[in-house]
Amino acid sequence: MNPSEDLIQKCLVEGQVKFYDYTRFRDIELIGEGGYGKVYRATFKDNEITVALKSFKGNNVSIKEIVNELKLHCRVDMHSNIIRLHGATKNEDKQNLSFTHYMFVLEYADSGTLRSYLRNNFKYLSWYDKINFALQIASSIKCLHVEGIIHRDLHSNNILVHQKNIKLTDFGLSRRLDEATNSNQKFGGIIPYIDPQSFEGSRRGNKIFKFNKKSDIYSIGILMWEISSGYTPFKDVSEPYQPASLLLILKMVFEKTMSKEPRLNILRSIQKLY
Ligand SMILES: Nc1ncnc2c1ncn2[C@@H]1O[C@H](COP(=O)(O)OP(=O)(O)OP(=O)(O)O)[C@@H](O)[C@H]1O
Repeated sequence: MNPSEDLIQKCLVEGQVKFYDYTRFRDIELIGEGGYGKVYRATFKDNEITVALKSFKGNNVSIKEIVNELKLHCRVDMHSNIIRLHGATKNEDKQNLSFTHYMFVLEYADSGTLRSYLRNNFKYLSWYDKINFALQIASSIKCLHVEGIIHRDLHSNNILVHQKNIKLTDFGLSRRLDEATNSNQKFGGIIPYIDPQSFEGSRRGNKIFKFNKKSDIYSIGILMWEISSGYTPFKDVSEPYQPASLLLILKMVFEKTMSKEPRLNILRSIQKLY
């Protein structure tokens, strides 16, 4: 067993994550791919339950991140608006073997991401449905915060919908509060959802910004805007990741959330980056 496998095995034992033999799944079908790896839908042979199997690409994810995600997920696995972690499995298909062939066995969400759900169903949603989504997102984040965890990467592609209920997922970037890293680390989130103060912090050598509970609350605010309007934030800005578009987005966000002086300071700092 290599050291990486050893770490996961340790986590399986210590974290009491259940291990399922890969042969216990059938009808394994690719349904999505994210930055970290592939996601499959599969059926549990024993009880016909549909699950999602999430694998990891070797180059894009470190073993530390997998173990981090496993451990954090175990701690909040009791909340009905957080996708359930059933356990882990190991794909023995040596041809497909990358850095790790472990996979998470997760609850399957039948209606895709919140973003695609809003795109396809917005006109059928009542205000009751929208308020329900907002409450469920807030409740799932509260559960994380009570456990001392911040999500750090909250956006509508990291939230799934199942039977018209919210299912929070993707703890890859989450950290325990006392371990929350500063903003110099690579951003994995989507810019309009990110706490704007993190941009300021990244320019100040002596003042290190740490993602905190309020950063998640900021993202919830953007999500509520998205749920109530049916639009993704700043949808009219083309090429949102080009520097000029990014600045425009940030100006629009800051105008709504900050007073003039800090806003101009931050924008000046960001301008210097380009
Ligand atoms: N538990 C699940 N049930 C149903 N579909 C899922 C589940 N988890 C993920 N998916 C689907 O697989 C896709 C990829 O998910 P994944 O979490 O790997 O990546 P992502 O969130 O899109 O990107 P990243 O991991 O880079 O943030 C999702 O967009 C979603 O459509």
